[in-house]
Amino acid sequence: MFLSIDRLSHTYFTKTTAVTALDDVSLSVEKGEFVSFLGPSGCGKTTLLSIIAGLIEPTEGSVRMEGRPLWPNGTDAPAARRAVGYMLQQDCLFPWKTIEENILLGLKMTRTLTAQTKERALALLAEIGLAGVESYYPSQLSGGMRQRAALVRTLATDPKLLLLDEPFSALDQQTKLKLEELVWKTLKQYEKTAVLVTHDIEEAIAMSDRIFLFSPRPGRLAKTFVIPDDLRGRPPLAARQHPAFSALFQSIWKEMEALESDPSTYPGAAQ
Ligand SMILES: Nc1ncnc2c1ncn2[C@@H]1O[C@H](COP(=O)(O)OP(=O)(O)OP(=O)(O)O)[C@@H](O)[C@H]1O
Repeated sequence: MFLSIDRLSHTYFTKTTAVTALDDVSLSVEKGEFVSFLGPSGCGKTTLLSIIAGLIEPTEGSVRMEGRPLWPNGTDAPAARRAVGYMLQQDCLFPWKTIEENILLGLKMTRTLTAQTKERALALLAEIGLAGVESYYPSQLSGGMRQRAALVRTLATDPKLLLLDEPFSALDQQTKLKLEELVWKTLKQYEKTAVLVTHDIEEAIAMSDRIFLFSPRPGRLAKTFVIPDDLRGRPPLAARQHPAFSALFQSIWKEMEALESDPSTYPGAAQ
């Protein structure tokens, strides 16, 4: 198993409140798989992603990648975390740095910047249609171009696992569809394992091999949908046009409606 999450819970404590964001979540992801965490706002998707990224320490449970613990914290954890790349809704490019400087930043920070890794990053930039913008500043690019540059920066360090936190949600519809297509094809080409956080059912179906559906807060794993072969073998735009797409959309929609009206209906609900 590539990524395994076992009995993970997380509660945010403030001076006056305790908010349980995740409750007893267990799931696993195979190498090369693309999975989505789908669920309503506040169900703990970002919390779970941040835990996998090593940014938040869970209250309980463990996360392992290729058998090495990301949590609980241990001597192996920092090395394992360096193999995780994170892409967010905002491109998070530094405005005062050029695109080239931005995409090489991760390599510099991990001390892996060599002539070879630089060449690879610049080749990737060209592959995704951004050749010629190396000396531009982020403000000189469109939102979609900036997200593409952010993708190159994330992939430049050759992470084993990519965490994508709603990276398409700030884009207009046409740019979003194009970028979904590009990300899907690039990740397949490089055989990357990826976890996408989204509350967009269509996006989850179009991009994923499996969808983990979470209940409203506290986030619990309510149901896992395996995307049929007819859809998962196709790039997102082609998948969206396949007849099986709308049937799957309907069944996920119904499940989400049922969960929102009565979260206790999911199989693993606390008694
Ligand atoms: N730093 C924090 N302190 C206290 N509560 C928090 C903190 N971060 C998140 N929460 C709460 O934890 C719950 C889960 O938040 P989280 O951002 O993980 O959900 P989400 O599913 O990603 O939501 P969205 O889709 O809106 O981004 C929410 O109720 C949120 O208010």
